[in-house]
Amino acid sequence: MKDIIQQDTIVAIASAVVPNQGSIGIVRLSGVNALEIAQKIFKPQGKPKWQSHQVIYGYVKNPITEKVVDEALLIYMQSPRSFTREDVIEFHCHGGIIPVQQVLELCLEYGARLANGGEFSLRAFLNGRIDLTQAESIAEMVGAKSAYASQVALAGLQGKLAQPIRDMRHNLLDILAEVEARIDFEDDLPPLDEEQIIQDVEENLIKIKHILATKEQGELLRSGLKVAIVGRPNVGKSSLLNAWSKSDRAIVTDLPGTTRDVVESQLVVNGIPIQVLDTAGIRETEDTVEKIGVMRSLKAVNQADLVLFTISGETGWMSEDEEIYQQIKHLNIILIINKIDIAKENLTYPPEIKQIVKTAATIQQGITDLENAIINTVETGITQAQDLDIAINQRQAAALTRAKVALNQVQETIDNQLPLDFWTIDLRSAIQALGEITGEEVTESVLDRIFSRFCIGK
Ligand SMILES: Nc1nc2c(c(=O)[nH]1)N(C=O)[C@@H](CNc1ccc(C(=O)N[C@@H](CCC(=O)O)C(=O)O)cc1)CN2
Ligand SMILES: Nc1nc2c(ncn2[C@@H]2O[C@H](COP(=O)(O)OP(=O)(O)OP(=O)(O)O)[C@@H](O)[C@H]2O)c(=O)[nH]1
Ligand SMILES: [K+]
Ligand SMILES: [Mg+2]
Repeated sequence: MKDIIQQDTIVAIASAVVPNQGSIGIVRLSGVNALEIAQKIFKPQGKPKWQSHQVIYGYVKNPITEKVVDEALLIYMQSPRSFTREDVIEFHCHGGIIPVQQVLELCLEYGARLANGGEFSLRAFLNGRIDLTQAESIAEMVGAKSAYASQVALAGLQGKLAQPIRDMRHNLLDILAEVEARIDFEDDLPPLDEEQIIQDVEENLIKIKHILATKEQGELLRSGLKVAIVGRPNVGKSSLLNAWSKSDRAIVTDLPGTTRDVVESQLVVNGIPIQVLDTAGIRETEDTVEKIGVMRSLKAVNQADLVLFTISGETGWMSEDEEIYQQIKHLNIILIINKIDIAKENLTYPPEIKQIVKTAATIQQGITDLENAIINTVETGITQAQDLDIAINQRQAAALTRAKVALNQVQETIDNQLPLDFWTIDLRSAIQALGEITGEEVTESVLDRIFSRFCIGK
């Protein structure tokens, strides 16, 4: 697969496409005709030599109508010194939507094809510049919702996951070669060093388990947590959202039933992206709009990873709180006792609730306690993996698990003194599984699945 030379020259807008934002927009061409296309539609000022890695100033111009589309800077990166290892041209245009779209259209008119999502990265992979884990890290970096997630993606891009996987795979390939040699030419060779093999397999298993332990952290960093604030009207749910997000995102009044729709805010706590949902106070109501709001609250609750069940310290636990609690107690809950500044004495609540945080939202009190409580509920998976700066994704975890199972099988095969042919079968499946992670062994359909999730232009 790696030998196939890509025939098409692809083009895409590489920068974000948002009106009124971004002062520079980039259109990127990659492929054998990139330079030829660029020379047709770009008129440099003066007579530059179109040297690789030099910036050329000029105008993008329709060669037939002579209509100037944009004033731009052009960079030519000659193969193989480019991201894709193909000839690459970048047009650095004025930002906004229109200039980049017009440059893109000109490129299409003069022989380029619109790139599929992830196709630049796919080419970088096929041309051996990056491996699959690095390609996945690029997509992750683009989608990172926190500085920590971005840092982990950067580690992946630098090969911090690929390297140990490759090392293990090569070690297993060496062992496989030793075993196969004994099958083919048993008489001419010294006996197999079984002790060494047993030790190597054990060490690889330990490494694999260590890397597998980063999966939970990976999921947290990538998708983050969805947290819903729920409770009866007027306990201070919206005030809590505002205090926590340091904004006045949600409307707060002293009227019960103020919040009608789900109000969302994005936060980052300890590097974990958190989507906070403030919901309508739950109660029986005849008001049509409020009724729909209550239905939405219940839906949000059921989709949340964590529920902040909020009650008022002023009134203490009421029968209305009890009713809501009965509906949500099977979920992952932190009890928020708000209005602690005007709380009555002797607050009671169901003793089975273990996580309690006291807040006074209107005076920003208790927010740090709230964040600590949230981190506590998700910490288990993280602590184990903290010495690693990588975090594997689901695909990588599935392949690693297959490698682990295969190596366990190798151990059993050795223990039971089964013939060498059996050793090779399990060794091969471990090698195959590790090769799928880096892409040394991968099918086209797996590649399709990985790269199709990328955005256009990557
Ligand atoms: N303008 C621009 N900025 C960008 C990118 C880009 O493609 N264009 N990148 C795109 O992701 C990232 C930088 N990553 C890059 C990685 C490798 C190469 C590259 O040309 N590598 C060649 C050799 C480089 C040299 O010798 O100078 C190689 O590894 O063969 C370029 C960009 C982020 N910023
Ligand atoms: N003293 C005190 N008052 C608070 C506190 N939190 C909220 N309040 C007040 O309680 C009232 C209701 O606050 P909201 O934040 O609108 O309550 P809510 O739970 O979102 O109400 P609904 O959207 O109607 O369900 C407002 O008058 C707030 O100023 C607090 O910690 N202490
Ligand atoms: K209210
Ligand atoms: Mg509210």
